[in-house]
Amino acid sequence: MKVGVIGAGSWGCALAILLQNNGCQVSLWGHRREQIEKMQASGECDKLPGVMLPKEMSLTWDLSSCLLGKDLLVLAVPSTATRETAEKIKPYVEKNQILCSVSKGIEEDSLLTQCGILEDVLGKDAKVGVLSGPSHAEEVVKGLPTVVVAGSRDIAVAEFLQNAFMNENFRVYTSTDVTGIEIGASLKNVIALAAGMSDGLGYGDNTKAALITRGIKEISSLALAMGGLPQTLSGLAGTGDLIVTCSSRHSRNRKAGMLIGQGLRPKDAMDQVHMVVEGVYSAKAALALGKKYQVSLPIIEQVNEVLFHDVDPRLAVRSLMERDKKSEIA
Ligand SMILES: NC(=O)c1ccc[n+]([C@@H]2O[C@H](COP(=O)([O-])OP(=O)(O)OC[C@H]3O[C@@H](n4cnc5c(N)ncnc54)[C@H](O)[C@@H]3O)[C@@H](O)[C@H]2O)c1
Ligand SMILES: O=P(O)(O)OC[C@H](O)CO
Repeated sequence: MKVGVIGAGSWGCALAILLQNNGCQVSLWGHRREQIEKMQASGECDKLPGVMLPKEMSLTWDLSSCLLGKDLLVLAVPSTATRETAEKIKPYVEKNQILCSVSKGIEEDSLLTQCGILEDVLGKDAKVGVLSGPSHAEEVVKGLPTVVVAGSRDIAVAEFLQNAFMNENFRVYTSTDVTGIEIGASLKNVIALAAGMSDGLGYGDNTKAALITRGIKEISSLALAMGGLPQTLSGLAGTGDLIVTCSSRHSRNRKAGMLIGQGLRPKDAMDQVHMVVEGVYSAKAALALGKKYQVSLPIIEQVNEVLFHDVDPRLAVRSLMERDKKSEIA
């Protein structure tokens, strides 16, 4: 199988290595020539220091060579770059090519998920799927057992992705619930910012457990209102990814949240993380989706207050704790 991986960050590199080692012939594209030239010289992923790229894998900054003649295209750019990247690849996308989004985010203006953006740009007939779940690149490149879900409205596309990605260390389930997968994938990053803030404020494991529990309630409420399935939100792309992102030392969202909880301004926290912090870019869109579907998202609301209205994280927690009394099962 010939695969083009578009985006040479930590996730693009990790999946390119995985697919190459699965026996695919992989071409990895990065958008900055100097980044690719540095990786060609060093042989390693610049976002995953020490992780060596298979010599058989081709590295390029020339988009057409990464796209033409491929059976599968993997979109692994930051969510804020998905639309521009989809516009760039549009002239090259071939009729039966399968496109897999592995990015996590909601577009602020359109409120579209990643697959929604791809279909918006490439047309509803595009064979689009998504791969998501509890999957930190740092652990995937070490071959640590990881389990994810491949989704597409066309189950044949989901099964194609399952066959391409699955190996003895990387187990892939299939699903047709793209909405549930992508809402879970995007909103877990916003809740993880709150979890990180809790860590930065010095709060405890009880607090973290409460944020994860009430966080999946918020994510599920919105996803189900949008047509997602409960099984998806209690599954890998929902609860699974939320747990790993809220608790892992690898999480950029948790790390940025922690720095904010320790007093850094959001922009400074993001600069210090040196990698994409997707929760910041999806927070406003998540809130807008909550309003559109009339779903209450109190934690996400407070994350927006801290990120964009200079509310002290400690006051944000206080606001959540002092909300009106409610029943958990109402
Ligand atoms: N890293 C992980 O563990 C992981 C796991 C699952 C999903 N993801 C998702 O993968 C997506 C990619 O993130 P990442 O973790 O690889 O990011 P990263 O921070 O590791 O690297 C970002 C990469 O994007 C590139 N980039 C920046 N602007 C760009 C643009 N306009 N066009 C093309 N490329 C651009 C940068 O050069 C860099 O190589 C995100 O949506 C993320 O949520 C990441
Ligand atoms: O590092 P994060 O917070 O972007 O999370 C990476 C992956 O989405 C974990 O599944």
